[in-house]
Amino acid sequence: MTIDTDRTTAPAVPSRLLKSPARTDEGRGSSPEVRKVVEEVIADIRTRGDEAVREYSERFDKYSPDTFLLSDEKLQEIMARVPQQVIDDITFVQEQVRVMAQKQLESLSDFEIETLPGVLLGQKNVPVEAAGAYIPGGKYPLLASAHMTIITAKVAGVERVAACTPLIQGEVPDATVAAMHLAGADEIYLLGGIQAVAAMAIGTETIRPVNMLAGPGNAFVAEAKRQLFGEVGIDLFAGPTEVLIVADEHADPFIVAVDLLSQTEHGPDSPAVLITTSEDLGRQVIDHIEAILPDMPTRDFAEPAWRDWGAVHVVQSLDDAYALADQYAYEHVQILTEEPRTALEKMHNYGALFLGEGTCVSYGDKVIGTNHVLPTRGAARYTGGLWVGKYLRTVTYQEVVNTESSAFFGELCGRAARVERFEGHARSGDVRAAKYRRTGLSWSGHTFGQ
Ligand SMILES: NC(=O)c1ccc[n+]([C@@H]2O[C@H](COP(=O)([O-])OP(=O)(O)OC[C@H]3O[C@@H](n4cnc5c(N)ncnc54)[C@H](O)[C@@H]3O)[C@@H](O)[C@H]2O)c1
Ligand SMILES: [Zn+2]
Repeated sequence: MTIDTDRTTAPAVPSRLLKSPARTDEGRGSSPEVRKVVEEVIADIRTRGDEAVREYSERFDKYSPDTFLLSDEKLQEIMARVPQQVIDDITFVQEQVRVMAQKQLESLSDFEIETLPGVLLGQKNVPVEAAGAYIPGGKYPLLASAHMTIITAKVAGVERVAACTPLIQGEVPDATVAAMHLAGADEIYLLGGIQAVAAMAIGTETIRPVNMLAGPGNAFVAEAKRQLFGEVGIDLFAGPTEVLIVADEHADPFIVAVDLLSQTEHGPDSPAVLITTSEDLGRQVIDHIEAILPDMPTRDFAEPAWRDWGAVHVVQSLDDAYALADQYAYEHVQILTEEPRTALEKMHNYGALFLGEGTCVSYGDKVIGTNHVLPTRGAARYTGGLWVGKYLRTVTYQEVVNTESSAFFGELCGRAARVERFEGHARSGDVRAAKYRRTGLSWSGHTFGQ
């Protein structure tokens, strides 16, 4: 991971690295190898439909049933297998996500204004009709992604939500399916990776296409969405998880270490970065990480992630820490300082902020109610995370009910269009000015306005 300053006007921030990442070859966006595989799979699914989907599911996930769609009967069997406590917890968390999404919906308003007499300009937010939700599942049953993608779509008013998740090591992920069902998915497919994303976007003989895709995933899933963008809408580039912690000397180094490692377990490509004003804290955090890693049950992912991509920077001031964090533009940014809310003013590039020791990225990931589908690989420079607005199309309309106002715009439009040499456009203005002012304009054998 390089600290890429070429896309920002911010000056380079001086820092000393107490721990450098072992690898520095990963730039922004997807790697060429991932891009190539995704291109080939999408092209094949485009021509061969279900047959290709089944072949890729067999190749990548060892699963090729007659149909990937879960029947009502299968769904009920799965629901019956999920322990009541899990169902209760899912229900509680989904309510938190729903409350947040509903508040977001309320923050958007349709409006109509009258700019001149009888000139009405309006805006409406219209939900997309069909959305595809991708719920990751290659390594872990990420059921929380079902809450984030499906509930948010339903609150936005999306009528049809098709949702895909892969098997995990050949097993049906019962709790994930329960979360998808309880969130209100209309169709649930046991299908993952590029083949799931492509099937939902392009459509096959058995899967109707959707209008937009949402949800996080590994590098293949994120790249598949990126390549299909244009043909369908996508929420954002939400690839492998990243965490960055800004800490001062007041932070508890053990908690900093635990929180950094919490995100490295997502996968070997999940970077964790600490930026601190305290060299002493930085050293203690590194020592704690070395002590925790050997017993970590998810060490196989966490250890390479930390060795390859982990970094610890020491900076002179918190202002420098915030500036450097802004250059990283990471998905999750945790602030463990004496006055964490300062970051709300100082920082601009992040997917979500986690302020103070009382909360952590894991709360956001799993339980608290903010959406966990967040921008990665620098996408935080241009977008926030998934929210109700991503499922809505903000459209406009206009009406002019006053003929004098229409005549006024007709003349203005005639002049404006002719400056651009658009004679046809100008005439649409001319005919209204002529008709409403009865000026008797004529061309091509027609006389207007008398
Ligand atoms: N940015 C966010 O908001 C966010 C949130 C949660 C999770 N995540 C990320 O989601 C990801 C989940 O990844 P995952 O792998 O566990 O599940 P996943 O469901 O995203 O991917 C699993 C699928 O990848 C496909 N696949 C695996 N190896 C392949 C290969 N070599 N070629 C082609 N296809 C291949 C398989 O079909 C498999 O079904 C993690 O990277 C995690 O960090 C991101
Ligand atoms: Zn996480």
